[in-house]
Amino acid sequence: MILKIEDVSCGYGLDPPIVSQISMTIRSGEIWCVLGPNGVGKTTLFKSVLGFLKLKSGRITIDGQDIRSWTQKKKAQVIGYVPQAQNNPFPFSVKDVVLMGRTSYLSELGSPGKKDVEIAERNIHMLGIGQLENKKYTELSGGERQMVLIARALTQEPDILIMDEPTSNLDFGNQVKVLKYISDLSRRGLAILMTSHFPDHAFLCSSKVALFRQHQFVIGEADNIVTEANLKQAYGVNVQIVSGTSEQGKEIKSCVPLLDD
Ligand SMILES: Nc1ncnc2c1ncn2[C@@H]1O[C@H](COP(=O)(O)OP(=O)(O)OP(=O)(O)O)[C@@H](O)[C@H]1O
Repeated sequence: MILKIEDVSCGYGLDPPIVSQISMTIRSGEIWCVLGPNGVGKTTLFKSVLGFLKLKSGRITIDGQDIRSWTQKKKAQVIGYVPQAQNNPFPFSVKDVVLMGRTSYLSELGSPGKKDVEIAERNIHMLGIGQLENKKYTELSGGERQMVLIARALTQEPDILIMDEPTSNLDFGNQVKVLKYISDLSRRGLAILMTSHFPDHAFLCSSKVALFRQHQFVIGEADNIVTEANLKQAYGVNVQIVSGTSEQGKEIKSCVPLLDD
C-alpha cells in the first residue's frame, strides 16, 4: 500500500493555504512523524488527507487511485483516524465507542455481529484498557479517552493509521506503551502518519519525519531531519542531540533542551 500526498496545498475557505505544496510518500510498514510548532498546519494537513477539507491543489492517492472518488465507507476501511482526545456528549460505554470502529463494515441498518465484538474486545485488551470496558466514555480521564480512541481506530482494521498527537494527555508510561504499539503495528504492515510535540518520538519510532517550519518543511529520515539546527529554526529554542548505546547494544538518541541562551 502506498499513500501519496502529491504537491498538496490546503487550508480553509478562500484564505491563502496553510500548508503549501507538500509531497510525501508513505508506504506500508513506515512510521511518519509530523513535527512543527503550534498552529503551523499539521492537523490541517491530516484533515485534508482524510477528506474533511477540500484540497486547494494537488492530489492524494492510495495505490495510484485518487481518493477523492472514494466513498467515506471505503476510506474508513483503509484509513483509521485517531483525533486529539475529544469530549463526546453522549455517555456511550467504552465498549460501544470502540465498536463504532466497525461502522464502515456494517450494512445500513445492521448491528455489529460476533466477529465485530471479538475484534473490538481484542483491541481493548491489547491496549490494556479491559478494566474500562463498561465505563462511560464521558467519565474517563483525558489519557483513558486517548487509549479508547486508539482502540476504536484499530477496530477499523485499517491499512493506514493517522494519529493526531496520539500521546497527548498520556502519562509517561502510557506514552512509551503507545509508541511501542505504534512500532509493533508498523512491523505488522500498517502505515502510520502521526503528529507529535516531542521530536524524541521520531527517534524512538525510527521514523521518517516531516518537520514544519513557518511556510516551509523539511522531509527525510529522523537522523537527518531532527537536528539541532532544524529544531532551532522550527521552534526557536536551543537543543542538544545526545546519543549513546542502550544495554541491549542499540543506538539511542534524544533531544535535550538547553535552558541557557
Ligand atoms: N476551521 C478553521 N478555519 C479557519 N482557520 C483554521 C481552522 N482550524 C484551524 N485554523 C487555522 O489553521 C492554522 C493551522 O492550524 P492546525 O490546527 O492545522 O495547526 P497544528 O499545527 O495542528 O497546531 P497544534 O500543534 O497547535 O495542534 C492555525 O492558524 C489555525 O488558526
